[in-house]
Amino acid sequence: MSKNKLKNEKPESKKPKAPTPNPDVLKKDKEAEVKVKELVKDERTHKVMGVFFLLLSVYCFIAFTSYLFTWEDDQDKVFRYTTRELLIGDVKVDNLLGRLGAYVSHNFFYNGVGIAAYLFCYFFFIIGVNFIVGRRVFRVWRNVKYMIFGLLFISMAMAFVTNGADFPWGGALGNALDKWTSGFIGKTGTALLLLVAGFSWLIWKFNFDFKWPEKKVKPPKPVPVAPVAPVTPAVASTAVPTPVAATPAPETAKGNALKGDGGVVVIPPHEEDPEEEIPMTLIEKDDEVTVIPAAHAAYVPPVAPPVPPPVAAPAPEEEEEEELEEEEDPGPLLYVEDVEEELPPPPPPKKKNQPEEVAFEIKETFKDEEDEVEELATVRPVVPVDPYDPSLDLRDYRYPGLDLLENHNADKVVVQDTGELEKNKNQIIDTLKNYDISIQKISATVGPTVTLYEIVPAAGVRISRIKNLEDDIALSLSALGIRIIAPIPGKGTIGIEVPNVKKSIVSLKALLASEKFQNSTMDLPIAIGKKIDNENFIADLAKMPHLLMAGATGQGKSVGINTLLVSLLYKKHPSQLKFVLVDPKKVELSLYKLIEKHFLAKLPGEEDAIITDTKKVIHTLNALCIEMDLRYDLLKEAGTRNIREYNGKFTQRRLNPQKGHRYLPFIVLVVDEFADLIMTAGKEVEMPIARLAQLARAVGIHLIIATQRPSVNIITGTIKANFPARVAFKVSSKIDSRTILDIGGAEQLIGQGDMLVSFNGELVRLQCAFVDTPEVESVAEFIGNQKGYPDAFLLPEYVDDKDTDGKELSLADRDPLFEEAAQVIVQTQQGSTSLLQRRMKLGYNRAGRLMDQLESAGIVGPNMGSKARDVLVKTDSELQEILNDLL
Ligand SMILES: Nc1ncnc2c1ncn2[C@@H]1O[C@H](COP(=O)(O)OP(=O)(O)OP(=O)(O)O)[C@@H](O)[C@H]1O
Repeated sequence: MSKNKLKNEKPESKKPKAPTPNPDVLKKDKEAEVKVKELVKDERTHKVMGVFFLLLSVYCFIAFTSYLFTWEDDQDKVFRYTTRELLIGDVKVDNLLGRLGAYVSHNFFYNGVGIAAYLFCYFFFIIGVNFIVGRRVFRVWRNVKYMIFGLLFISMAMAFVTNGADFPWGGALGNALDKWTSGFIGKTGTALLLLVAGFSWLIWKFNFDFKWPEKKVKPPKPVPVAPVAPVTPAVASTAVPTPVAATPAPETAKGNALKGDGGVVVIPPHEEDPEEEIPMTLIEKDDEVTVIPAAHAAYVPPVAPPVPPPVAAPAPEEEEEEELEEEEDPGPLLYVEDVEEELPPPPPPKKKNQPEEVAFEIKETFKDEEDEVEELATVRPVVPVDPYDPSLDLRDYRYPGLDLLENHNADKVVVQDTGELEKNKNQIIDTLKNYDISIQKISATVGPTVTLYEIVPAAGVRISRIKNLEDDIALSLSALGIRIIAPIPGKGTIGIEVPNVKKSIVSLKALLASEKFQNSTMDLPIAIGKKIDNENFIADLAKMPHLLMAGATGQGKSVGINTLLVSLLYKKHPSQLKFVLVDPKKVELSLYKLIEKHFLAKLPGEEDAIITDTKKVIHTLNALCIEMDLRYDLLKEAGTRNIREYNGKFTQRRLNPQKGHRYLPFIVLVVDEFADLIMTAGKEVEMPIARLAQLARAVGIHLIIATQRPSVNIITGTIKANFPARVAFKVSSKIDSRTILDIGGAEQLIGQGDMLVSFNGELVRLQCAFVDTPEVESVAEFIGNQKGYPDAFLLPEYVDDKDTDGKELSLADRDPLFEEAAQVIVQTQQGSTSLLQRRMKLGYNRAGRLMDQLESAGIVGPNMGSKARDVLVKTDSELQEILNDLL
């Protein structure tokens, strides 16, 4: 009863109600804004702009070209008359495009950049094309850079070359530049400067190969085999130059024999240049030169038979490829099949300005001892395909900034009263003295909420005696929440934690701003709080791999969950992470609704992504189990052991999406009130949770389960065994603390985010980072206002057997895929559920249900355990009859 009251009161206390706005006023403003925005975004507006720029380009081109022939006559007129007269007056000009043509050309040529004015035609043209096509066919900024260079260079060069000519070849800009440069570095200097600039541009653009005639290579003398005898893999890959130089003639001969196929190995002439530090070897392949360390020179690249270039990656035409870039469209998903022993893929078409693109994989092989000069390794080129970037779907996504979070005065250092520290210290010493316990040393570390007094007892004092004095020390310090750690693991001291009179808030903002968090490379970094020594506690949820949270009501659990969720939102892109939020209290996680299309996952057909209904929770948990099973299948097929390896392979395009492979985002399931669920659904919730907790870590599904009541019937042995990382806020009894942490202590915490974390076999006291509801709201709003996916991430469908059990198999109850499934089974004559799963891309439950329906329709026989069912219908026509009867 009181719980319900609390639940209902909470949202109101957290969110002050805003005054009701006048709907008319708001609507008008919004509408106007929307219309302008829509107009700007409208495809047709872009096309109109495109046509305008293209015509502008053509207009300028005609005007400029006409100007080349008419400038002498027109210039006079343009000079003589004012702009106004040119516009309104009746002046006759020769330019094909009339007075405006003459005027514009004169200004571009004479007052501007001379013949380089044609660059503007080109520029207007590319802008026009970009607008009309509706995407960035040409890169505007790159062209702007080229244009600026071109305008300066061409105008100056023309002015320099045509010095004194009547026609304004270089325009006013060229003349000014030429004049200044010639005065500054002289005529010859200017000529050299122009040559340098011109050549630099050409080299930059075309990256010519300047080849020096190569030295003739002396065929190496055959050397006795002895020195290379026992070669180990390590030796093979780090071979020093000497054995390489000793590579006998057959090797080189073999290398040369490869020339026709595009590969030559040149052995560096070590005898000639003994000083050379790192001998390098050139491998030439179809005009490409790659330098590899001479240690590998002994390895002859195997010659791959010519393979046509992959269809998915057509060879780009060099020049066009530079200009025509399909930036908006991430492009078809290229992939390279993971073929371990198959022929190496062909070398990629290489851009001239990327000389080092061919990567080499070195594979070591071993031959007969007598044949030491044989290949020690094979070097095969690997296709460098652009890695797949899952974030491209939301490429403009901006991560929330720290400005959305509050400091909560956390930057103000709360100075602890030294008098208080001294007083506590003396109290501790005196209390211990009363029990004849003397100490050698005492020191204090002031944390955000508690101060740790560390004592080193005198020799011979039994630790258990101090431990037993917990209550007495608490009494003498007249403070609640004293905790004695005897001994502090790894320190050899005894710790007494005493709450501070003045507590400081640890703001989440400070934690997220910390270098540790900013630079973290963890998969799922969560900023939890600060330790007593003020060190930030940032952990990887992926390694935990699940988190169990308990704490009596009002002690900071909800804040804790928000802290975890917000930290993940600050580090992850929507393509990398999805949350499944279960909130039986209905109000705690509702704020996250705003990020549904970015970060939330839900069941197909569900309206709300945040699950509040127990029945839907069961469905969702089972759907997660199906997702887990599907992910395991994918991992198995890909030959990978965990999500990291799998996604790695997928982004390298080594997995074929057409075979069902996809980029797997991490999924974090958050259950805000686990006790509620267990009370209402018991085993139905416990089983899938336990299954997920046991198995899901490798496939990137992680659980955060929170509960107010950490009693044994809620946190059962099965659950506990699979949640090695546990967090306890203040709980009401020692028993509760034991249930959650396997040790007492959580009952002595002081609340308000004071917590104990049991992780990696250590128990750490932390002050949980604080993030307030309005902050969470602004982060969620910031994300929610950005472009998201069309819908939340869809979990696999789960159909509850109980919903269909015992019912007659009427048409309405039959699965819509019934007919299709029947056809698959009859055509393949295999009564196998997994076949249906694979062929029809179904979850296990749905395929099983279909199979049961096929059984009741008499198409397959009964379940035979692990064996496939008998198929009772042999032909399509027989099946058709049955289907007709069922109608
Ligand atoms: N880390 C923290 N730092 C400072 N104050 C905190 C912290 N965590 C919680 N508090 C304070 O405690 C109050 C209650 O916290 P919270 O709402 O998280 O409790 P709860 O355990 O979720 O309660 P319930 O189970 O009833 O939802 C907060 O409103 C806040 O004032």
